[in-house]
Amino acid sequence: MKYSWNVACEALRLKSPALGGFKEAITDVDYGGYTIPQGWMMHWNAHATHMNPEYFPNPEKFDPSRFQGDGGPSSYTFVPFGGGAHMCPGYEYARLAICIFLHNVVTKFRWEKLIPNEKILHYPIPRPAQGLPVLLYPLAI
Ligand code: HEM
Repeated sequence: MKYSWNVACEALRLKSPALGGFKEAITDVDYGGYTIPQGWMMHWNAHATHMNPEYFPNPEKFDPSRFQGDGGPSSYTFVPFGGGAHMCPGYEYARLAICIFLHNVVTKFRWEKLIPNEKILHYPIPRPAQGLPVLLYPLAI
């Protein structure tokens, strides 16, 4: 299950369902040589963080091993569920649902994409252009 979750994390890194969000500065914030005044709205962007080669070398590459071992990515560099006080409270539930789904699809079926090179559209949330039709063949138990 651990490796399955690493695979899911790498998918969430490359195609985060949530693009980021808005946060209001509750006090003046100094960041990167700029001062963001109190009351300003800021947008944090998960994709930009996930594609930063400083945190994820060769960021375009699908590589679940990034999440292996004790360390994994540094704090606040892997943020598909946000971070801090308002981090997604559905995180553990989502993790469970994703792992159970993956486990069943992989262990109980052989499957085939009907549209091999289906495009991913961004509206702005990424999703398969034609809904990712697949053929499932139950495996003999
Ligand atoms: C793959 C699945 C999911 C992803 C990628 C996701 C992502 C996010 C993100 C990025 C945020 C904003 C965090 C921030 O502002 O720092 C958020 C907030 C939130 N999510 Fe999720 N989420 C997922 C599933 C769920 C589920 C299953 C639930 C509920 C059962 C849920 C409930 C919420 C709620 C209530 C908030 C607002 C938290 C707050 O503002 O304090 N999410 N989620």
